[in-house]
Amino acid sequence: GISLSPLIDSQDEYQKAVAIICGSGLGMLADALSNQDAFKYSEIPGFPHSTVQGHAGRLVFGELRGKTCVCMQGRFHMYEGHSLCKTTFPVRVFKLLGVDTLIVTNAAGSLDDSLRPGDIMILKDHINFPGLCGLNPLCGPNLDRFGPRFPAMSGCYDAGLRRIAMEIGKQLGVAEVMTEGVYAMVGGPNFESIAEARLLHRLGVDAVGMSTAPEVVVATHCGLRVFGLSLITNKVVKSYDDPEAVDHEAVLAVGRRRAQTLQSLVMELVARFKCVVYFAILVPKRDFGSGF
Ligand SMILES: O=P(O)(O)O[C@H]1O[C@H](CO)[C@@H](O)[C@H]1O
Ligand SMILES: Nc1nc2[nH]cnc2c(=O)[nH]1
Repeated sequence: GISLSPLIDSQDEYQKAVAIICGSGLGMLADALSNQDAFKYSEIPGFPHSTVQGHAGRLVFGELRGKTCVCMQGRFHMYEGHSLCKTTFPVRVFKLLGVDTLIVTNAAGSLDDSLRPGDIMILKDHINFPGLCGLNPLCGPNLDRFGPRFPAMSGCYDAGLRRIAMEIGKQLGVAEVMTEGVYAMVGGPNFESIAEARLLHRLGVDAVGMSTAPEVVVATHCGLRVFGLSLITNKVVKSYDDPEAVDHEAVLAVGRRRAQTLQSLVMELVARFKCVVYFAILVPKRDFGSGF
């Protein structure tokens, strides 16, 4: 398994690692890790539990193309009843473990007609609707050890990684199903009404889901480099004449169909990172934020 070393205050002695958060039905990304050590969330102090189908609820440590990697097989959503501090708690754990790059993935519905189920959208930017209304994981006293009170969010999706991902898409022969776009987070758990879908479309949203933005906000706050991708699992119904209605099982089915492509894309991306040998065992000495 993975070698573990005790956490010390300065992490400079450690090379850096990569963390992956798997979206709905995308837990198979963790299968790509070799030398796995896996922990159920229920075994980890302070971790919430996964309640959503398609989110196994395991933290998997391992290696990906020789790089040290930790993978959340299942994420936490606001609609599960967790505070945003809880949903993003793992991101700060990753920071303390010595992670420097976070890969976030999600299942999302498309507003843009050119994005079809099975397509992969690289996140260029996001609209954090709950955040715009004050539901932000950074609310409360700022923890200066992680980052500044007023972090910038321009450039939160690393331009270099986006470019490399598109190059890899070409190499893998999947460039025609890959594009860049804007993801919007809504609270859920219901899917959009038609009027809501039309509103999102008018606002310039390409794909919509119920996650990711808070994780990216917390990651950016603490200086992690972020790469995000949405697997488009359905079209969001925008017409009153359209008889289609999305359901979660259909969302998961598209994940199974695209498993191989997503694994290859993430593996090739990680293969290009400069990182990593050891993880530190986490010894929390201070609190991680308000709201637990
Ligand atoms: O964002 P992820 O976790 O991929 O899941 C997406 O899929 C679920 C709906 O099918 C919602 O939880 C939505 O956010
Ligand atoms: N809000 C939202 N989340 C999703 N997750 C997967 N598909 C969808 C969708 O159509 N809408």
